[in-house]
Amino acid sequence: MGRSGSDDPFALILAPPRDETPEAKEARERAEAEARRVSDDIDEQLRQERIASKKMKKPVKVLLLGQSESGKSATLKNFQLQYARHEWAEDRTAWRTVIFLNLIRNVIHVLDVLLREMSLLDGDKSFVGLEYTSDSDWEPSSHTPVYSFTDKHRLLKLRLAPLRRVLTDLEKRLGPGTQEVYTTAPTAQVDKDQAREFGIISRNGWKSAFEKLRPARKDDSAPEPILKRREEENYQIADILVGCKDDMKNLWDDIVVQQILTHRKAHIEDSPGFFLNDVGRIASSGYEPCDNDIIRARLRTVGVQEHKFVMEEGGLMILTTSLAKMLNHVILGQGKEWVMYDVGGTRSSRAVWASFFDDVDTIIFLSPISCFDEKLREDLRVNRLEDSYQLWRSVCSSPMLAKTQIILFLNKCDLLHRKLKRGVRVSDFIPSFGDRKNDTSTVMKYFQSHFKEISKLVSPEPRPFFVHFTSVIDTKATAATLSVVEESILRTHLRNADLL
Ligand SMILES: Nc1nc2c(ncn2[C@@H]2O[C@H](COP(=O)(O)OP(=O)(O)OP(=O)(O)O)[C@@H](O)[C@H]2O)c(=O)[nH]1
Ligand SMILES: [Mg+2]
Repeated sequence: MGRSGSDDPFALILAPPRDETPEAKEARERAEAEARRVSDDIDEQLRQERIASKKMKKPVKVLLLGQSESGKSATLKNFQLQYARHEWAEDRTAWRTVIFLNLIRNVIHVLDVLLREMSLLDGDKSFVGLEYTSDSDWEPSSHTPVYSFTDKHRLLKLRLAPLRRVLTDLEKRLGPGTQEVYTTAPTAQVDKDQAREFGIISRNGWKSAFEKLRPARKDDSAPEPILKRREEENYQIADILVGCKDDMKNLWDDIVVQQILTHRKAHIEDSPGFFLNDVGRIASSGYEPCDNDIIRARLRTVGVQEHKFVMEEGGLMILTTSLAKMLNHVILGQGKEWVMYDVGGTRSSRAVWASFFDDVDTIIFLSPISCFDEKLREDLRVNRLEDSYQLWRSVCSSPMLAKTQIILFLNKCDLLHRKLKRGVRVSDFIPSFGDRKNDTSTVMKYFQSHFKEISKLVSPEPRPFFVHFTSVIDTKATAATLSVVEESILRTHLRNADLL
């Protein structure tokens, strides 16, 4: 049988006093209502925090877009360098092999330029073994200077020959990722140099590819003999490079070689993965790449690479609401997961980009503004800056990206500056530039205004124009840019997750 209200000790305690006055009753009811309100507020806050913490688990997603060699992977490396030092340190030794590869390619390129010129002098047109020079550029003309070749040059050819085998072996070791750069245009002319430039297909960032390059580690799961062989191969490459050090230096410092490169206007110092000025350091036993070496190392992206990392350091975002204080704790503390998608930028790689459009917080679009006088390597009929404008146009006009934050990096400002200093005139390649001053700041502003205009004209909805002038191989300056960009990306991420 249930108890009557008068028997329940709690009901008795909670019951109002029998002789309660009307004023006391009113005060009691007010206090009870206030207590209920506070309790409801706390429940609501806890509910919000539960939802928020669930949403906070969603990673921040960033997509890097831009034509090939625009600096997407180099930007990604800067993010890792700043915010994911652990991954950065882990990959350092594998990058060393990529740097060896870049250096060997530089040497073979210069060697081929030299040999081709020597063969022209000998009237030997059937010279074989030249991989990096295009036939059409090499017809002798009345303007071709007469170079003073000596036995030294012939000897360099012989002494540097082992590097060709090392290059082939290394490419083999990196596996089937080596791919030709196909073009979509049937009549397009492809730059042979890029057609041979290798990249790695690896969905999980550089990780699986780098497994083949890393020296053995304690926790390695690969069988012992494979690890041993990998270790030996790494030593062998380093040994061969150390053995070729003086010859590589002699080749690069050679006055005739420099004359040929100047005459051919081959500014190979500006090309991706250029390390010939660092031979002394790199071809030394015990060489460890520094941060800047890794940023400059060139490894073409094939397909899409997904780089996940957990922010080891938070940004500087200051939020003010009470819920935001809780979020601040999560954001600014360690542990926020970021996923960055780094895509291949060649024309044939671009078809897959759109499949990432609906699920990213921010796009960082890179355009190398130094390339106003260059042609696309995969289609030598197309001006690179024009291609970049066209890409920007299609990204800005995409209805799927109408509400997506897009941040533009006008990159390679260092190379732009060098090029203009050399006397290259923008108006010779971009007629609309007219008779404006041919200096770096005028040119930068001019290109910027063009990108801004396109964004304004073609975006389905008005969008803010976020732009940064960058030279992403400058890690210090890029760190400052990234801290601004990171805050903006986090803010957008929170807004997308309805947390702001
Ligand atoms: N001097 C200079 N070199 C740069 C700059 N940005 C990138 N590079 C170099 O240019 C080369 C190409 O850069 P990547 O980051 O590999 O280009 P990407 O856009 O990822 O190219 P794909 O993977 O082919 O799509 C690398 O060797 C970079 O180190 C820059 O601002 N200045
Ligand atoms: Mg890349």
